[in-house]
Amino acid sequence: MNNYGNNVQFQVYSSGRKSDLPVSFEEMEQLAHEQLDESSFYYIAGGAGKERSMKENRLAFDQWKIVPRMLRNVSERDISVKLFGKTYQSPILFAPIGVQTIAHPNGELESAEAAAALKIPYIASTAASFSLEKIADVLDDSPKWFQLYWSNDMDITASMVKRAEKCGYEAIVVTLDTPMMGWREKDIENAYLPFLLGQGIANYLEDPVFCSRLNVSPKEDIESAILLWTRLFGNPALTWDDLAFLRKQTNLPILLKGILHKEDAKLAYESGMDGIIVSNHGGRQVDGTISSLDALEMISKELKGKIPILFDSGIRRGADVYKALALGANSVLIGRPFMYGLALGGKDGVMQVMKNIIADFDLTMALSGQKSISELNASLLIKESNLS
Ligand SMILES: Cc1cc2nc3c(=O)[nH]c(=O)nc-3n(C[C@H](O)[C@H](O)[C@H](O)COP(=O)(O)O)c2cc1C
Ligand SMILES: CCCCCCC(=O)C(=O)O
Repeated sequence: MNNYGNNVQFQVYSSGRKSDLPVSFEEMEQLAHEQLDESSFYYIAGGAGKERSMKENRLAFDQWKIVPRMLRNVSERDISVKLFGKTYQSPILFAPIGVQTIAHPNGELESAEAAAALKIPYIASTAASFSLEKIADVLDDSPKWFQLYWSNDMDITASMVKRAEKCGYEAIVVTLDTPMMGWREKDIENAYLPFLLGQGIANYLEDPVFCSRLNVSPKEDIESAILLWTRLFGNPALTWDDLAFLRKQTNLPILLKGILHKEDAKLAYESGMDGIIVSNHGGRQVDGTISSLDALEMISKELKGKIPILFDSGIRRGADVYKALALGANSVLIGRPFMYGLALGGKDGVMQVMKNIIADFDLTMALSGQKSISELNASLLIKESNLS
């Protein structure tokens, strides 16, 4: 319990200072639009094609209504979760987001500082603007996972996993939905891909195997390094059989990110994977996919209780976290909201966004009559189409 009793709201109001940043996601996005240059803003905010999947992600949340319960003594609540033997204070993690210097000059170094200050698990991206070693330094002993983009050069893939293990990352998240970039119309119009300008490839430039493939060092010839990166980055030839290769590289838990089909969720489990992340990549890859939340509902019926199911794509507020957990997620990842916090306020902006989502979630639990995450289930929600 905090100084102000059981009402987390009071703690938020009591800072005694008017917040510099809006609390609402929509207002933050609007402000980020005004502040960032057009290309950077749209790289973050945009989705694939007509952005149907991106919009569906939000519509799916709106279709589910919370049905609160009363008189259930919610004075003490436990929102901690256990994942892979470790206990985390809330079911909220940082989504892996690459090339964060497009939002703030210090990019991941700021967001990782925020994560360390709050002890929220941070998933560092292969496409980060800083190397996984530098980010690990900032995170220090705070929980950290590494997100892997699986290069078509298996030695580079193995090298990245070893490097992540060596500097203390505790899980490997393999993103499966981006062996190549989706059709992002705004970025095409803006002729903007930060990687081609040398941003977001630090993990390659500092990789000994990648550098061994170059005739001269990236410092001497960055253009050749970027060109090599474009050839090695993705691996569309991967199949389920290749997971055995990854398993041989590490004893860390492996999670597959980008699962939408229940048969793939089953295959992940049967392939000995430790967890999955149900995600449509924030609607950035395939235009017109199922929403991530609809996929979660189907997948959790198949997999709940077997391996952890994490979720992202569309989480904006505490009520969204509540709904995703009720539909079977063990934890959720926050993406664009923290990027807007980063753009507008660096480390402090990221901290504000994450703290607000956690407080809002705790409050939603209390006001819906739930005191522990283990109590959440689909009977606490009703779908709009079932309301008569
Ligand atoms: C600017 C940006 C960069 C991203 N980079 C990565 C990445 O490097 N690796 C990855 O697995 N996902 C990446 N994602 C996807 C996120 O991890 C997450 O799936 C997505 O942001 C969830 O959607 P939401 O932000 O709308 O909630 C990126 C997303 C954005 C917006
Ligand atoms: C060439 C593809 C790089 C994509 C890395 C960043 C990302 O995942 C995104 O959604 O953007």
